[in-house]
Amino acid sequence: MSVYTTVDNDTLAQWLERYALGELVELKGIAAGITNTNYFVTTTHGRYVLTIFEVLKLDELPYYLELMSHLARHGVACPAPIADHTDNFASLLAGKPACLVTCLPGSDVEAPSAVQCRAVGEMLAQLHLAGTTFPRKMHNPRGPHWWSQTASAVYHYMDEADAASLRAEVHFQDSHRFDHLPTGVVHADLFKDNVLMNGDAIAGFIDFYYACNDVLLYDVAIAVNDWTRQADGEIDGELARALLAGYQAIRPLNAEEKRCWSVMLRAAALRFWTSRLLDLYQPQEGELTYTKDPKVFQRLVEAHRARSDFWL
Ligand SMILES: Nc1ncnc2c1ncn2[C@@H]1O[C@H](COP(=O)(O)OP(=O)(O)OP(=O)(O)O)[C@@H](O)[C@H]1O
Ligand SMILES: N[C@@H](CCO)C(=O)O
Repeated sequence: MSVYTTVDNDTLAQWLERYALGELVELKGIAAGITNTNYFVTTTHGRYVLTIFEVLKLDELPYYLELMSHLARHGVACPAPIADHTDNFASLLAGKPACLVTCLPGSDVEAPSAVQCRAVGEMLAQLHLAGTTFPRKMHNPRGPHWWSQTASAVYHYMDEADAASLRAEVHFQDSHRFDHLPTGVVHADLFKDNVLMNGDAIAGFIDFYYACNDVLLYDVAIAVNDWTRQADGEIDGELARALLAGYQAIRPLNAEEKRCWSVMLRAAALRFWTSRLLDLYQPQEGELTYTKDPKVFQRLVEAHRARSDFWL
C-alpha cells in the first residue's frame, strides 16, 4: 500500500492550475511502492504520475528531478518531470513536496530473460554516458563509511556467526579502494522493481532517489546482484553475462574495472545487506518502510566470496 497522503480531486485540480496540463480527468492511487505516495493523474493533456514525497524535503529534490530531466532529454528511458509555470519541478501539495512526471508504459518483471537483462545493461551504460554532462554533484550517503558505521550499530543484534561474517566483509572491503575507477552519475538502486519493462524494451528506469556520484562499476554490480539473482539466491550466469555484454556494448569496462569486478560485486551486496539489517533492527520512527530480508544479501556476499567465475 503506498497512498499515505490522500489528495482529493478538488485539492489536486487547484494544484494543477500551476501547470499547463489542462483539466483533471482522473486521479487513481498506485498500490505499489514503499517510500512515497504515488497516483496516476489523467488530465485533458495526458497521463502523469504524481509523487508526494514522504521523506525527502522540497530543497532536496532539485538534484534528483533535474537529473531525471537531464537523462530523459538525452534519450535515457526514464520519466521526465514536468515544470510548472514558475519553472519548478516540485512544490508543496497537502503540505508535502510533490511533483508530476510523465507516465511510462510497462511494468516491472520478476523473472527477467537474458534479452531483458541485456537491455538493462545497455540502458545503464547509456545513463552513465549521459550523466557525464550533468553539472550537479551528490555525494553517496551510503558509501563505505556509512556501511562500516551501520555494521557497527547492528553487530550486537546479530548471532555470532552472522556478525563475524559481516565484520569480515567490512574488513575485507576496507582493504580495497576503488578511487582510481571511472566515476560519474549512478542510479545506485537499479533493482528489478525500479525498471518498467515494455516487453523486451526498457520503458524506463524509475526511483532515482538514491542517485549520486560514485564509481560507475558499483552501479553495474548492484544491477547484476539483483537482476540475475534467481529465486534460490544463486546468480544465473547466462543472465549475468547478458547484462554485462549489454553494458559493454555501450561502455566497455577498462582493465582496472575488470580486475576490481569480483570485489565490487561483494561491495554492492554489502551495501544492501547492511541497509536491510538497519531497517530490520533499527527501523526509523515514522518511516514508512517494510523490512526486506537481509539474509538474501548475506548469502550473496558469502557466495561471491566462494566463487571463481564472475561472468566477465
Ligand atoms: N513514471 C511512471 N510511469 C508509470 N508508472 C510509474 C511511474 N513511476 C512509478 N510508477 C508506478 O508506481 C509504482 C511505485 O513507484 P516507486 O517504486 O517509485 O514507489 P516509491 O514508493 O516512490 O519508491 P520505493 O518503492 O522504491 O520506496 C511503480 O512500481 C510503478 O508501477
Ligand atoms: N532496493 C533496496 C530498497 C531500496 O533501497 C532493497 O531491496 O533493499
